Amino acid sequence: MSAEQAEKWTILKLLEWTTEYFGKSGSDSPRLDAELLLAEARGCQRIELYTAFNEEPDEAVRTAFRELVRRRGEGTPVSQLLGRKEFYSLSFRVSEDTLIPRPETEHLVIEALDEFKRLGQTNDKLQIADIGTGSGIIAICLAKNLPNAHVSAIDISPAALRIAELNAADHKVQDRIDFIESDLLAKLPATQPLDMICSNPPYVSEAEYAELDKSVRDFEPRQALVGGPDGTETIVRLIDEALPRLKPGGRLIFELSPMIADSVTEHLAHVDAAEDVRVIKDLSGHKRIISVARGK
Ligand SMILES: C[S@@+](CC[C@H](N)C(=O)[O-])C[C@H]1O[C@@H](n2cnc3c(N)ncnc32)[C@H](O)[C@@H]1O
Repeated sequence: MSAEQAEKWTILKLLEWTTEYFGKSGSDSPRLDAELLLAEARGCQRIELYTAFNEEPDEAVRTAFRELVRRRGEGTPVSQLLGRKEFYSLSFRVSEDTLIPRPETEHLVIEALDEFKRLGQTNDKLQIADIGTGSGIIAICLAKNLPNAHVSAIDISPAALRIAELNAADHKVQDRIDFIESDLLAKLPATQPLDMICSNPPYVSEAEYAELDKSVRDFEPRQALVGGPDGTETIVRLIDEALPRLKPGGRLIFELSPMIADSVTEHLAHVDAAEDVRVIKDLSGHKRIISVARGK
């Protein structure tokens, strides 16, 4: 290779250098991160980088990329740098005010949709609530997949609700979702009983939070993660508030940490209104979702 070629910061060279740098700074997916950020700086799809390996990006692209690489090197999650995250095959806006959607939460959406399939087609309007909606992923996926559903999307964070509203508009379901700022169900109007309540509540204990990776602790809202001293407090409150708001036979479906799944199941055994508790495992075989019916 000539000295002139060695000097050239082609796309391939930028990717190789950045991959090595991210690898050393602790990223789990250094090459993917490098490609996503370079595509963002270049304003193209990731796949388009592959046909442009020998191209030298102009100074504006290199400057934008350098800034993204610097922030990623400091630990900022790629999704926050891109302002977007894929969930259930849809693209959602995220910000520092929202949890970054996790793949495990897709199990919750699947379980909720399966439950309606088991109940059979109905033309009746379905009333659903999503408690702790964050970026709105659960509410929006349910509204998109259930055309006769109306969803109340609740969060205690007004900043998260603003992102959820933008996401609902992006996915054209804003007419069937109400956004409500509330501590759990406190401000949800008690007009009619609900068919289903879904929630991915905060469920990390104080001790676990202290041990979380810096990339989570420093960049995602504490309020979205910590569910009280032992992680179960918000869930216990959710169970108390949610079951009475359901139609008889209606279901509360929520995500939780496998670490507290047994204690929450044990708690449910003593809740009079709770019936037919189902525990759903994630792809790693961990207890991840609980579905519980309101007794008839
Ligand atoms: C684990 S995040 C889930 C966000 C989103 N549903 C998801 O699955 O990506 C929990 C959400 O609950 C909200 N939250 C925390 N405590 C709450 C409370 N007491 N009442 C309502 N929302 C709450 C947080 O602001 C956060 O958006």
